[in-house]
Amino acid sequence: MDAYQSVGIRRRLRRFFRRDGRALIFAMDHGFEHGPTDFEEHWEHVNPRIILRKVVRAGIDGVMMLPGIARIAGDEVKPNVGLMIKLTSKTNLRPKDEQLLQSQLGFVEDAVKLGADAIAATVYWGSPQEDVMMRQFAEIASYAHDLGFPVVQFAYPRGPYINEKYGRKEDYRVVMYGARAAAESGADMIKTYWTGSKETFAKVVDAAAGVPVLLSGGAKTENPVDFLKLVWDVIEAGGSGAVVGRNIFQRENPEPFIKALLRVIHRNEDPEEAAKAEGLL
Ligand SMILES: O=C(COP(=O)(O)O)[C@@H](O)[C@H](O)[C@H](O)COP(=O)(O)O
Repeated sequence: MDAYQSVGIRRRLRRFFRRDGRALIFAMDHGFEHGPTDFEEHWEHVNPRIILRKVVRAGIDGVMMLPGIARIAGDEVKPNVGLMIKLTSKTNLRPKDEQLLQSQLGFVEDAVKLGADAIAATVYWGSPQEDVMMRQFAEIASYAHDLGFPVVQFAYPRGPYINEKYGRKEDYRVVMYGARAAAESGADMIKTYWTGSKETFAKVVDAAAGVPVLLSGGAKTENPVDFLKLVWDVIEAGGSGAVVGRNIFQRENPEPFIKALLRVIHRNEDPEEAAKAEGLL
């Protein structure tokens, strides 16, 4: 028989992943991590209730946020949508050198009280502060797993040695290293960078050894089809979906865009066809 916790972890993961094992998750930690200027393109979306209402109505599978936003607007997240609470962050106001650390701003108990289905934390693999984030992750994961909660790692290679040796943090060799480190440190879901091609992203998926790997969205593409094509490539590479922020809330009308993304992720629809079906072309 399974331990109670294993049952809880599996059950909660199903709040994000459909039967196809894929998910589209809305990311909304930008007000803290990038600053409210991220919302200036469509300022009404700075109001978490307004944007959450839209993404939930469009059929999103899950949402990710910091504890305070869950407190302010978590009731917009209907019971059929997975709620992921992230317990680490940093502001962009810190001195540059100290931006290679994510600090803990909440505890597993807070996420549980807020009704989370999964708990997330970032590790900047390769940072001079990697040790601090590894410990943070280990403590969060150990406690969350004990209580039957899945743990998501934002596995982001980042640091001076990476730049020196590989030139860019999106080099597939470091992204797959981060994904592997996330899997080996006990993550149940991994969010990471796009490596630039299907072939290299497939290696990241392989390196994660069965732990689902989701794309971390990135900056908004002017042409929505370009982002749909990127997500198509992630799925073709064996990725399990995407965690998307700016490409959703920086669009004037996020709902048809989310619906098109869902078509690509869950119905394997060609990106242009999906865009046409939702009136984006
Ligand atoms: O991980 C984050 C920040 O990463 P960053 O330091 O900007 O590379 C989050 O703020 C977002 O959740 C993540 O970037 C996903 O949102 P988008 O990139 O799709 O906006």
